[in-house]
Amino acid sequence: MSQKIKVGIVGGTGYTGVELLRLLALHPNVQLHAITSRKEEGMKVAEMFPNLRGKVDLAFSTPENAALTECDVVFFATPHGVAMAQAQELLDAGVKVIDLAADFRLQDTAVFEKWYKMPHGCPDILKQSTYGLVEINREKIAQSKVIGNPGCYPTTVILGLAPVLEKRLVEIDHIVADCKSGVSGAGRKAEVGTLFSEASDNFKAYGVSGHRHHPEISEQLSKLAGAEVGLLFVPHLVPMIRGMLSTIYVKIKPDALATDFQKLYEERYANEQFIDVMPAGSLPETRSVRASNQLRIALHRPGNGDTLVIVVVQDNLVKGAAGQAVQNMNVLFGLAENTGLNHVAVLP
Ligand SMILES: NC(=O)C1=CN([C@@H]2O[C@H](COP(=O)(O)OP(=O)(O)OC[C@H]3O[C@@H](n4cnc5c(N)ncnc54)[C@H](OP(=O)(O)O)[C@@H]3O)[C@@H](O)[C@H]2O)C=CC1
Ligand SMILES: CC(=O)N[C@@H](CCC(=O)OP(=O)(O)O)C(=O)O
Repeated sequence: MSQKIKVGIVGGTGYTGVELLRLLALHPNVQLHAITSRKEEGMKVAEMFPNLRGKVDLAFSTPENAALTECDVVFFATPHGVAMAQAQELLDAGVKVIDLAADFRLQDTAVFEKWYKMPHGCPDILKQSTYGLVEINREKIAQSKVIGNPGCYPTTVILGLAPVLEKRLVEIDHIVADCKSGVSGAGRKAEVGTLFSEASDNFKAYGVSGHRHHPEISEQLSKLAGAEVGLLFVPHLVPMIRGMLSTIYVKIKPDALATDFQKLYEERYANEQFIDVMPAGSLPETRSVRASNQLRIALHRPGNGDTLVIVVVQDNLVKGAAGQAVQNMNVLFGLAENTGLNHVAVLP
């Protein structure tokens, strides 16, 4: 592609917005055209985020003044409900939309309205949108104009289970997903729960009786399994900034006990450059993916019994949000999927 893709970002001051800027500033096929913040209008991006000094020369505009309709694609790194209010105008102007929030993730508007406590503003656009998990929906994404970028927890659980669900090798009535996220998952807005003195040196479960990612994960797992799954999903907040680790427990069907699961996962993901199936028995660590678009999976079968334990790690802000969104953009515009996404994780 010789001409650069003109990119707009709505919500450039949040954690996923600044992560999009970090990735897109060095993307060889991208020209950053517009970036919004209502509170920081007029402020130079690089004054606010010194890591972008010398790399991004834009200033924040309000969404109304940001020339978003001149873009080829607009990313929404905003709270739920913002993209759905602006999508039609952008589509009318021929602009593609990638929403990092949940406006275009759940196919059933009644389920959306129950969990997000707002009416869905554009059910017709939702019908034409695609759930942006490239490793599952690559061909459909390439033909789409609106992408619902997956939630962070759902990315780990769906990719962790896809190979066994597609092949119908496990019982689906009681899948357990025990998931842990760093504090950046809660966003940059000021909240008591994410204060240093509240979140550091502490570890807690939350959303045990219901979390809005539950219906998203269930919907996608049920599609893969071809039947309704029973899912127990418990998220936890761990005292680190970035990173997510999900441990998933499934019971192997009696007639599938002889399956070589390691081989199955290696074959399913052989051509997926962002998914690393680690050697059997490995213990993935969040730092092995920090600041990269990589997701690592390791399989365990304690006592060689009938439980398959799947451990998945990702950086919640990269493969769990901004990196996945750039991967979707690359597919939408026919670019090599790893363009601008070849970062190696940061150790220690
Ligand atoms: N953090 C994470 O790990 C993940 C986050 N997500 C999702 O991505 C989205 C962004 O998350 P995150 O970056 O953490 O959020 P933040 O709360 O950190 O940032 C929100 C951004 O949106 C802007 N904004 C807020 N309200 C509006 C509005 N009504 N119209 C236009 N802009 C608005 C804010 O700027 P201003 O108010 O100045 O306009 C700010 O730049 C959320 O929907 C989140 O659920 C998805 C996966 C992972
Ligand atoms: C640690 C933490 O608080 N994580 C967030 C989830 C991450 C996220 O932003 O997901 P959505 O895009 O679906 O909102 C939470 O549990 O609400």
